[in-house]
Amino acid sequence: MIRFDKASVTYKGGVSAMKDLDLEIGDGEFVVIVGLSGAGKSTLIRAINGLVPLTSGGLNVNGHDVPNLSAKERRELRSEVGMIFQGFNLVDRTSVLNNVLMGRLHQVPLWRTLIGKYPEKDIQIAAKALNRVEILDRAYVRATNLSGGQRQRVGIARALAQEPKIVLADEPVASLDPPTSHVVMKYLQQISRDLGITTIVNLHFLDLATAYADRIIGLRNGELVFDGPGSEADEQTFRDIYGRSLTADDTMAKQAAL
Ligand SMILES: Nc1ncnc2c1ncn2[C@@H]1O[C@H](COP(=O)(O)OP(=O)(O)OP(=O)(O)O)[C@@H](O)[C@H]1O
Repeated sequence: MIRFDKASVTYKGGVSAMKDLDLEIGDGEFVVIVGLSGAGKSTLIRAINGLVPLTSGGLNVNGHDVPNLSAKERRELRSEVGMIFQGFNLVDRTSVLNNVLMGRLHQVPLWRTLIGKYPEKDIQIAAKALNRVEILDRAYVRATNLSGGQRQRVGIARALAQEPKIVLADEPVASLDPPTSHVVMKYLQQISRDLGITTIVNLHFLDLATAYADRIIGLRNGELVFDGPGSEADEQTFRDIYGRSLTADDTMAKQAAL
């Protein structure tokens, strides 16, 4: 379903953020990507929905030949890929429900969205998504009045309302405290399992990665240096990925104890 074939990304200025990547991710997998800051995690995620163009090589996502998309295919691809962001990217001054309905924008005629008249079917899809992350009771609250963890649950609901085949989450818990981070990771894992949505998450904390990932991909300087089950990744694995010994900052539990 997602296949990188000798894929490379070199940014203007010469930074090589992806080097000859060969990688296949199957339908419904829950994959966590780890690596030091600058290893190329965001580049990999953003390449999947065509936000970062490859410099060379191939990338196929859900049958879309990503380097050669027409404008129509690009819209199709984007509608199949839900994004979850570190900073949530909610519109604060509007309701939770309206934020989630934004996940339906690619399915609803523009005039309806402009006058706020979403079809009943779309409202039901949004409500179901909010229910799945157990925050339906806040549907009419302004997004600004939610806690960080609740905001990220709304971010997940918005991605779900898109009825995506793939969810990409770039450091989704970086702004959250440890208990809330676990809650958010559990929802992501549960949604992937229940709905068979392929989910790819960039994570900084290694203990979170091993706790939730079915598969861990380790990147170092734009290269794939580890690919294996979460259960097989131990401290030595992470030392190899990072190219240095681990510190308290690399583990959520240890950092929280400081
Ligand atoms: N738009 C850009 N233009 C130039 N260089 C970039 C751009 N985006 C990323 N880079 C560089 O590419 C490399 C990989 O960046 P990327 O953001 O993919 O890494 P990352 O592993 O996600 O890091 P972080 O955890 O800090 O976000 C870095 O050296 C970064 O400085």
